[in-house]
Amino acid sequence: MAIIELTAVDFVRNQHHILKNINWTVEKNEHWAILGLNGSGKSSLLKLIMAENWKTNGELTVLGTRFGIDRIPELRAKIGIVGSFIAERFRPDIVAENLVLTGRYNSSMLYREFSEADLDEARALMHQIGAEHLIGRIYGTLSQGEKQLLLIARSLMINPQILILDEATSGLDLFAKARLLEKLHHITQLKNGPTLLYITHHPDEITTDFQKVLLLRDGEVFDSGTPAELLTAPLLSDFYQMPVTVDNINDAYFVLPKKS
Ligand SMILES: Nc1ncnc2c1ncn2[C@@H]1O[C@H](COP(=O)(O)OP(=O)(O)OP(=O)(O)O)[C@@H](O)[C@H]1O
Repeated sequence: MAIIELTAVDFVRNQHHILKNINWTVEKNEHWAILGLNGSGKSSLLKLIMAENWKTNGELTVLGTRFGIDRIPELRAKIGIVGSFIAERFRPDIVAENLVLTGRYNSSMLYREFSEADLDEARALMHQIGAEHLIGRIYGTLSQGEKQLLLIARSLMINPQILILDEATSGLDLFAKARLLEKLHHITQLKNGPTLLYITHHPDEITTDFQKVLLLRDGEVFDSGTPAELLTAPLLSDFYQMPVTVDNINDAYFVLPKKS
């Protein structure tokens, strides 16, 4: 069974046809990177998968849950998410490990009773991903990179089957970004680890951990395939409708606008 399957999916909001006739299948053991210019529909697509947006037409099945037929709350509990639209939901005075623990309840605050043992679990997860130095810190005082690390720990609190990262490296310095990609690499090595969906504007972040790339343009799938197939100068120049150069250095793709 595919992890995610979209067939002829449309998403319309406020007379705006945001996603058009999306056909996309994510198989087990595939990690996907999603590329597209601003406004191409990347976040809207991921919000459909997370059941934050509701499709207008078409068929959508995620982890065996059929939208419009099966119950959605159980599905939400299987999807982890790291991205700015989640980062903005927390109170600045929440303590780091408490924030990580919210991942278990899929909420931005701890509404329920929790014990020191629960917090210890959150702390253990922080250790696991190299965020132990943030234990006891107040969220609002953290740097962008530290916040991202915390959100990754939070997203793993539920052992997600899908982990969505929406521009997860935005605001990270060169080395913090490398560390984050390294952490993702570890996640891809986990037995029964999550399927990664990784939105980025930076092709150099499409590491060898990603087997597939989805190119979205103006709300439509422009193409999908392996990085080697898609990340070429002719194809990407066509995709961006601007000439670009592509260099592969140490297995990373660097795409630059071509100088006239
Ligand atoms: N609720 C809404 N009502 C109307 N238009 C919307 C709504 N949500 C998104 N849009 C529009 O849909 C388009 C796609 O937005 P989306 O956030 O999915 O793009 P994106 O590819 O993630 O962009 P970015 O790279 O800038 O984050 C944009 O033009 C946006 O303005």
